[in-house]
Amino acid sequence: MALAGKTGVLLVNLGTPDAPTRGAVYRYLKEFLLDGRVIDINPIARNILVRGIIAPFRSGASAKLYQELWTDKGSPLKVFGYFLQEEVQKQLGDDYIVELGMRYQNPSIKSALDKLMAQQISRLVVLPLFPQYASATTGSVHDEVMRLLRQEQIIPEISFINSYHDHPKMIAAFVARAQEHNIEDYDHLLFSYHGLPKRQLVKADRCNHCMQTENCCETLSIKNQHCYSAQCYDTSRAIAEALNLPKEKYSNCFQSRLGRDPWLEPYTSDLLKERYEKGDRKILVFCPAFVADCLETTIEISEEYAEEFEEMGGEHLQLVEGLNDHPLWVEAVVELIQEA
Ligand SMILES: C=CC1=C(C)c2cc3[nH]c(cc4nc(cc5[nH]c(cc1n2)c(C)c5CCC(=O)O)C(CCC(=O)O)=C4C)c(C)c3C=C
Ligand SMILES: [Fe+2]
Ligand SMILES: [Fe+2]
Repeated sequence: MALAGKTGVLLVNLGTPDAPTRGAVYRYLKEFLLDGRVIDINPIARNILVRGIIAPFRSGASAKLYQELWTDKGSPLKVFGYFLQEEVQKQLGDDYIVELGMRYQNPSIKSALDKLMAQQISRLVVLPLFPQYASATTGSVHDEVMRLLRQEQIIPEISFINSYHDHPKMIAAFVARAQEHNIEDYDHLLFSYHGLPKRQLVKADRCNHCMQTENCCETLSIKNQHCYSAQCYDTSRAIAEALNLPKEKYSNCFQSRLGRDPWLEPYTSDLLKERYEKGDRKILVFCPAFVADCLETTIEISEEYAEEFEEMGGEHLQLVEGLNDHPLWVEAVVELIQEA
């Protein structure tokens, strides 16, 4: 008789500080930015930069922003992570055990894996909560899971979900969020993705394809199938098609640059200026690299860029709510796990 054990599901998001305090933000930034897949320079320089400059100098200002972001239940990234875990568990039923881990800080991937391994799972499905693949995010999650499992005697069958930038149910969830707004009221729509250093795109490219010509990372093909930028453009294309948006009604851009190296362009702030100069006064912004609202959407887009746009003379910049607790998003995650 074939024995069928349970399937463990590990949902992993980036992570957030344990508290909106300077000390907790310092610990978060230090762990996050010391990851060699995030700041991919030589380890000595990375240590000096992170421990000596970025973490100490950024943590005070960042803690203030986290205080604004914090809810009664904690950091939204974690609150929506637990919500997702609970809902997906309900829908998958008893054959599955669903846990949440954060790549940095808590609940740690180790604590989640320990719980799954203690229940003698037969299979493990790892789902990083990043629709588009990047070495700094998805790659780092897989790296950490493999590092931890290497220490186990029994390694279960593993499925690593790598990207799902065009998953139909997820696209439907983004579309449903957009439809909470009257799109006709807006002059232009922006798809603002988290940026990446251009260097990381080139480094991940095995086909000598990325950053070769001006627009090569805007179209997805079999050659650049893992290119973060091409996957972002493809997510926008899928959402725009579903919303029947003409090409001139929307643009793609990248936010949250860190440091002086060139990051993916156009930068969100530059594009906002450009759109203002073209006469747009009402702008709707999607952030489809984030499945849950967080510092980068609620504060950076909805407050900082909205203020910048209004100071230029713009009328209104509206953020489209993240997938957060949308039922179609829960369905998308359930489907992704079942497909794995
Ligand atoms: C969505 C995918 C993300 C990619 C790709 C990514 C790359 C990346 N990020 C940094 C530096 C920072 N990111 C910060 C916050 C942050 N980043 C993501 C997601 C991606 N990052 C999320 C979801 C968040 C918000 C977390 C939250 O608690 O709400 C921050 C901290 C913010 C601050 O202190 O101001 C930094 C720093 C790099 C260097 C990078 C790629 C190389
Ligand atoms: Fe980030
Ligand atoms: Fe590319």
